[in-house]
Amino acid sequence: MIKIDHVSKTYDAAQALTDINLEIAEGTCFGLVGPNGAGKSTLMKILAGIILDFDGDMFFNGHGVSNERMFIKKQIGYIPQDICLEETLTARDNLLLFGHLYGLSGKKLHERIEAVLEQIGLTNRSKDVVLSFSGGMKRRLNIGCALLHEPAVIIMDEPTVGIDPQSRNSIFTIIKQLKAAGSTIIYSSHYMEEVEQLCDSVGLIDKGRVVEGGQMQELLERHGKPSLFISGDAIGPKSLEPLTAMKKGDGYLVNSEDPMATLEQLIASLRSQDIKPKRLELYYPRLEDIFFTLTGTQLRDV
Ligand SMILES: Nc1ncnc2c1ncn2[C@@H]1O[C@H](COP(=O)(O)OP(=O)(O)OP(=O)(O)O)[C@@H](O)[C@H]1O
Repeated sequence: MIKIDHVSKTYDAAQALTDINLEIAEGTCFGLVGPNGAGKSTLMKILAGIILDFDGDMFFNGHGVSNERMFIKKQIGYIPQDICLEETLTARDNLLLFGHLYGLSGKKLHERIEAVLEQIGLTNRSKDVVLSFSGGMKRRLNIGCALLHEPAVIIMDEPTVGIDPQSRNSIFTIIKQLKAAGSTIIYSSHYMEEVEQLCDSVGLIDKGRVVEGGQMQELLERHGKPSLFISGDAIGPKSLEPLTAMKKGDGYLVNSEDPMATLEQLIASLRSQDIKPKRLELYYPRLEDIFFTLTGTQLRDV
């Protein structure tokens, strides 16, 4: 179990984190979600033992980061947001370099390099220099470098930013395999669908504070009151009056305390206007909607 205990962090004048308290169960995937500048990277760097000056503490199975940093570091694989590779070297030589940094050598290191190359799908490109790699391949190699020492906890800071869908899927596969093998994964992202798909529990973070958190399913159910979604050519605030609605994608979400009653009212109103909607359905809020409701902040394009 990882326990983040009253953690705060200030950079010069800027308060990046304020009194963060979270618990992450062993062998689960935890999603840290928030817009740019929310404090995700700062929290991950503290977890990874990179930022040392912070208030509060973090515990890995009872061992505190403040007092037992080196012991904990050995159990962590940290994958930074910015790709950290030596581009003029081959994939294999990058893995060699990182393996040495993690204190591996000899037969063990070579076995781990082969296993990791297989895991990240780069065995057949292992002798090519990183300069020739696509963004997705670099991301995969960046992940591989942090897996060589078989860490129990893997911290991934936005590992799917700026890559193609195929590479994104292959990173999802790597994460699922790591989880199946018993690793604890801490994963930050501002792509809500990814987090919903991959993570067992989640912490929503905004302006350095946790605004909501818990088991994914439980959280979705807790905020799960449905509303009505409607779309179509003639659908707009005017045709929906006296109901009020909020734009969502190519349609509108209609505010309602009682969606079934509103549905009847809406159908009658649309009939009288001779309007046929393209889509009309109950809409259950997703993580992204919950975040917006709690903070007023959109996670995309911020
Ligand atoms: N080295 C630093 N010096 C000063 N301020 C910093 C530093 N690193 C981060 N900050 C500030 O701390 C706050 C949190 O930043 P952080 O990078 O942790 O957020 P984030 O959620 O990871 O954002 P992003 O998704 O853009 O990486 C921001 O206001 C940021 O400007």
